[in-house]
Amino acid sequence: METKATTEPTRKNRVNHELYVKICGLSTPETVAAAVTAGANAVGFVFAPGSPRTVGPDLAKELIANVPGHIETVGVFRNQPVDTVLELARRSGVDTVQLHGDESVADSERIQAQGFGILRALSINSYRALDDAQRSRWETGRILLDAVEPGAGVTFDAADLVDAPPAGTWILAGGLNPGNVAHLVATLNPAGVDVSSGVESSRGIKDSELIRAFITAARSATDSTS
Ligand SMILES: O=C(O)c1ccccc1NCC(=O)[C@H](O)[C@H](O)COP(=O)(O)O
Repeated sequence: METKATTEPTRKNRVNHELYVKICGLSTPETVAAAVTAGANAVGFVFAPGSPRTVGPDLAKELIANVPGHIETVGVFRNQPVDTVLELARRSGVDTVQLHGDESVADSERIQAQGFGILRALSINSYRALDDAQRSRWETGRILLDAVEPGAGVTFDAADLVDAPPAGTWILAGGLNPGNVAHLVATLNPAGVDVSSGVESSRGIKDSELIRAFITAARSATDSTS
């Protein structure tokens, strides 16, 4: 499948459900406001260390204070101890923890038991390597299918997902941008989309215009009235 296509979906292949749109890696009040006013369903804050998007819990808490309650706030983690995840999640006040590393089902259950939602991010390669039991365990919750390197703005070949999509609620990520998201939503029919690099003017710097353009383009692939 050509994942970089820019073709607009026709009415016939529009998706007949409301698409969940998450804007990830936010770090300024202006870009959080842009995501909220443009109609994002979720906003994400990177707590994984070593990224140009990494924020501390105090900044995230300030940003979250201006996010309406109906919008999901998500903290992004990768291979951090569960105690650290819980501390950062509590201090920032996020609703949901997005796990990008080798965290186990038990880790995930421990976080959930403390009242946080879970978004299990899996690289497409990890997802394909799961055995049936592992796959059905993760598919009981929401999964986010991503490229091999998260937050790098790289697409992946998703051709096999057209005929064999994940069984549960799944969110597409990895190299999405305002030019390709409508086509990919219309082709793959995910429950949602997640973007970071594709709404940045340079690495780690979010752009409000691109955020608005992305949300408009993503929604153009959906038609909840048909
Ligand atoms: O954004 C990062 O730098 C990052 C670092 C460590 C773990 C996850 C990270 N980002 C996750 C995301 O931003 C998105 O969920 C997803 O990977 C899509 O990113 P992109 O391909 O840049 O749109």
